[in-house]
Parts: sequence; structure tokens; C-alpha cells
Amino acid sequence: MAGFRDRAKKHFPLTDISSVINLFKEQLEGPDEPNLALLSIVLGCIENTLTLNRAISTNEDDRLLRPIFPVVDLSTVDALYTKFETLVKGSVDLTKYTGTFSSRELVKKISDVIWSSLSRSFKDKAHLQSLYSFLTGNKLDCFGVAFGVVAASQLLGRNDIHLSLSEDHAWVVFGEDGTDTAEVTWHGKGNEDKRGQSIALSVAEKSWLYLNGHPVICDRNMEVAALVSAANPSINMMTDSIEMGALQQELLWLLYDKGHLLKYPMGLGNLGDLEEISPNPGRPPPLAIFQEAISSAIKYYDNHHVYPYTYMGGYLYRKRRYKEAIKCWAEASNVIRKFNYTREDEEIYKEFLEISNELIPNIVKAVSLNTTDRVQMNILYNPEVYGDILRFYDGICEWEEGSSTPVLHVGWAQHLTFSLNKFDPRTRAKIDVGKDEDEDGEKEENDENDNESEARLKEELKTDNRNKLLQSKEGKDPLKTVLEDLKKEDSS
Ligand SMILES: CC1(C)CN=C(N2CCN(c3ncnc4sc(CC(F)F)cc34)CC2)S1
Repeated sequence: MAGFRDRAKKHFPLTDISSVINLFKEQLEGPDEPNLALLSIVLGCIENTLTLNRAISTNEDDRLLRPIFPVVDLSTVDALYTKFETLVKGSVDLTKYTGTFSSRELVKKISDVIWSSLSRSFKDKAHLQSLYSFLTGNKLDCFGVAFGVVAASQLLGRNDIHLSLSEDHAWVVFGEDGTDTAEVTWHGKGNEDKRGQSIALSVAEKSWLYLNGHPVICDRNMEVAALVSAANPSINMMTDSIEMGALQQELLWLLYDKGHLLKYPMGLGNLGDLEEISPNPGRPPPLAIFQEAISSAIKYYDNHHVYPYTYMGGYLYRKRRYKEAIKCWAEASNVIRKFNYTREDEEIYKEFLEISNELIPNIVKAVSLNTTDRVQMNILYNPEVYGDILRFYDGICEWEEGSSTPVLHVGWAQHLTFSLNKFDPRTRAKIDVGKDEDEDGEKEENDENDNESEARLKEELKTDNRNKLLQSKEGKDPLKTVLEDLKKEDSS
């Protein structure tokens, strides 16, 4: 077997972060494509060592005794790589697939090779995303199966098969113009897998899960970004491996500097989170990175991604910058309203439920208790904040409109009215009524629907007649909105 090239072999043994960075750098700089199987095995091996079955040190000397970085030997990686190569090349008889471009049958066959090797044990644990996990434990999570199919395709020389990512699912694209699609893994719990099928029908449902036709379609370099982004430094609920986090952060900066995160908002979001934990001097601050993720989603995905706004909103909430956090959540809602809620969208439902029923109530409670801090207190006197909360709920109502599955229930209305009632009545009176501009023309069938949905929203928001519909005055460009606000905040 060819095995992986000598070029890569000279980096071994890997003894510290910089030796791993050098391996990835050399792989990304070519001249050949980066070897996905090799890099996934290496990163998975390090993650496994740094996060699993660790004796949690009770005192300092344990840290002195324990090497803070595992040595990765060539023999280990070579053996696993050869095992993967033997499995893939031994199972797929390429003479049966002669076309220049891949067929659906070939994609399904490669998916079957990965799928049939999996153990039946539970799959939503952590650290199951790499080929190291697959080759040493026959376990992969949903993303890991899709990534494994693409890594196997690369080994078979099928360079038209690429990874396609939504915010909660993964599949592949292939064929002459790279627009054929195929399911290769499962999604969620209790859903029959649709492996081998095209995703066209699912996209037609306008579900968030398929991003309504705006997924991240990867090239080989972005597939490296995905495997790095999918790395998981957590040891347990309370602790992350410092070394694994530092390695992931440096790899993401390497990919950032090479432009491979430009069209990958979640990769930028993950980098922003890592910078919050351990800031690199001389690198952009987390907020700027989250802003880049928002800009990327606007520029390349017609502003159809929710997570860039919840990455930034979550950060601002942790920093107690509540006014700006609520604005981000209103922008997130401005995205979700473009979709119809379907049963496989639970992940984003939970995201909006937490914002509505926990984070916003926590904010209005915190600021109404903490009367000393003037900046915080004035939130309940600020018509813009009140308007953003209305926009937040309006987007969720619109999301529900035309959906096969209901979104809202009385629990939402209870939290909504709790939050709105904390605002000063005079502030609530300041909200001006206006024709609801729909800047994207999305989902706007005709006026009566509009009036109907408006009436419905009023019905749902009915706490008293002072509540009025807010016209999203600056709904035009979400980026401008958030930027404007950041400038104001900074100047005050
Ligand atoms: C703002 C948040 C709640 C914080 N973390 C979020 N993540 C969203 C999901 N994450 C991801 N980060 C990079 N790439 C991908 S591809 C994908 C779908 C999967 F099925 F392939 C998920 C995901 C990582 C973390 S969203």
C-alpha cells in the first residue's frame, strides 16, 4: 500500500503543538491536496490522549509528572492509516465505477463501507468525530460518518466528492458540476437514515436543517477546517484540556491566515469562543471574529445562518452587554423567520427556547434588581431594546407560520409577557406602528396574510393595548445594526 507520503513522515514523532502545526501547514501548502485521513487520525489521537481516561490531578505535582503533550509516533499513525486504506480500497471495486465523475451508487457504496464497520453503541458521546475513533473503536458521530466518507473518497481518488455542512447536519456533494447531493449519515434520534437519497426533497421543505439551499460546501482545505473545528477539547462538563484547546486555536488561526475560514461562519465562531477563553495578543478580539462570521453568512449564504448571531449574542450576554445581546438575538430571529419549522429542527428550537425562556428573563430580572448600575437599568427604559424583543418574538411567530409543526406554546407566552411587563409603560408607548417592511420579500405571500399575522401577533402579545407592532426600522442590514450599536456602546 502506498501509505501516506514521506513528505509527511518527516514530521514524526510529533512531540508538541508546533510540530502538529508544521504538519498541517505542510499539508495545506501542497503541492498535493491535504490528506484528510492522515490529519484526522493525528488530531483524533492527540484529542483522545488529552481528554479521555485522565486522572484528574488533585495537586500540583501530578502536573509536573504528567507530560503535557502526548508523543504521536509514526508507527501508530502509519498502522491506523494503512488499516483505513486497506478497508476502503479492499471494499470498493473501482473497476465497477468507470465515469470521470462519481455516481450516486459509488457514494452510497463508500457510505456503506463506513456504516457497516460501526459498532451499535450510543453515538452522541464526545470525541467520536475523528478517524482515530473510527479505527480504534468503530465509533463515529453523525459528522464523523460524513467526514469519513469524504476522507475515503479522497483515498479512492474521487476528488469530486466533497463535504456539505449545515448548522446541524452533514452530507456530500458530487458529480460534474458538484451539485448532485447525497445523504451519507443519519441525523438526530429516532429518525430513519436517508443514506443514498438526494437532499432536494428535504431542502424543498424550507427547513433550517438544510439551510434552505445555503449549506457550507467544502473544498479539501475547508474539509481540514471542519475536522479541526469539530475537535473537542472537553475532558468533562467542567473541564477542558488546555493543551487541546491551544492546539485547536492555533490550527484555526493557521486556517484563518490561509483564508480557509472565509466561507465557514461556524469555524470563525469556534475561533471566537477560543479567543474569549485564551486571547492571543495581536489577533482580532472575539467580537471582531464573530462579526466576520456574520459578514461571511451575509456575503456567501444570503444571511440564512442563525449561529453567527447566537455566537455573538452568547458572548455579549456573558460580558453582561445585555442591550447588544438582545439585538443579536433579534437578528437571529430575523434569520429563522425565513424557514418553516419541521420536526428535525429541534436543535435550533432549543436555542430559541433558551434565549426566550431563560436568557432574556434573566436579563430583565438582573437589571430590575440591580438599580445601582445606571447603564443596565436604562434597558427597561430603552424603546430600542423593547423593540428588539418584539422583533425577536415576531421572527419566531413568522417561523411558525406555514410550518407543519407548531413552535409556540403557552410557556413561551408566559415568559414573553413576564419580560415585556418589566419595561416601563412610557417606553412601551414609544413603539411606533408602521407597515411591516419585509426586506427580503421572504415568505410574504400577500397583504391579508400580513394583516392576519399581525393580528395574530397582537393577539399573542396581548398584554394590554399599548403593545404595538414594531416596524424593524433598521432591519435592512443586520451587520450595520450590530456595528452601529457597537460603536455607540464604545463611545459612551
Ligand atoms: C452558538 C452556538 C450555540 C455555540 N456553538 C455552536 N456550535 C454549532 C455546531 N458546531 C459546528 N462547528 C463547526 N462545524 C460544524 S458542522 C456542524 C453540523 C454537523 F452535523 F456537521 C456543526 C458544526 C460547533 C458548535 S452554535
